[in-house]
Amino acid sequence: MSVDVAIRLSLGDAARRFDLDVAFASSHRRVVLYGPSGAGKSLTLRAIAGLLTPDAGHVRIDGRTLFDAHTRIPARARDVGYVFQDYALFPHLTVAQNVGFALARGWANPGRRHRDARVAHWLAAFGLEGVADHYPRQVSGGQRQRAALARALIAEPRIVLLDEPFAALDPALRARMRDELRTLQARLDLQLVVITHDPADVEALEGHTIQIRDGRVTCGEGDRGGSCAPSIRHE
Ligand SMILES: Nc1ncnc2c1ncn2[C@@H]1O[C@H](COP(=O)(O)OP(=O)(O)OP(=O)(O)O)[C@@H](O)[C@H]1O
Repeated sequence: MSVDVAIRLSLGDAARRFDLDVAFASSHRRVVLYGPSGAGKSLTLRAIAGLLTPDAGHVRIDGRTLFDAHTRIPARARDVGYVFQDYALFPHLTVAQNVGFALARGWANPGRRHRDARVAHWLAAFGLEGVADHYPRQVSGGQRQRAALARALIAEPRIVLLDEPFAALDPALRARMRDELRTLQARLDLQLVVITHDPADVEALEGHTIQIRDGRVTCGEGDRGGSCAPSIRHE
């Protein structure tokens, strides 16, 4: 498992411009993009997922080029899972329907009664059977997060991108969900790229930390000053 990213992107106009220029590569199972608000972490994640097209550079996962000067693999064909910061569950679909959404054919909502075996598997894996028929507003923050993770994992991606996965949770739940994520990863052959601005996440995740500031990779672990060369590390 490896992720290899080098992207450049300019956004905005002359009055308000943001330049992103990040490069890093890692085969660590947990890559942590760490930096303050507005650093460019979400833009980087969205470019990896194919939700945003960089001006130049490349995105490679496990050696497969998803983006470069000649390649534009659309988001749906990237084999990449994405968990949004606010989980982005569909409010009008139940937990089970949200989890099964990626399996639904066409634009029709997955039927309320129909339950694929894979949906049942992931509901059980995340302890969500009891709230399968509840709507997102009727379940707890931790359950919403698990539902969002299950929705990302059901398509069996090689890599899952998580944007501030713990930010919406209260401190006690945050600690538990960090443990859950690590336990889950121990069971699955999966690479995670996690965004956070919280040093406690960095410590708990014990991943390969890439620090991003003002649209640049500033340094990796053990290098707190100056700018760094693209950070490359293997587990
Ligand atoms: N479409 C856009 N046009 C202009 N600037 C943008 C656009 N989208 C994002 N930006 C700017 O790019 C910068 C980086 O945004 P990004 O969302 O990647 O930050 P972040 O590091 O993920 O921070 P946060 O944790 O607050 O989400 C911000 O200053 C943001 O205002």
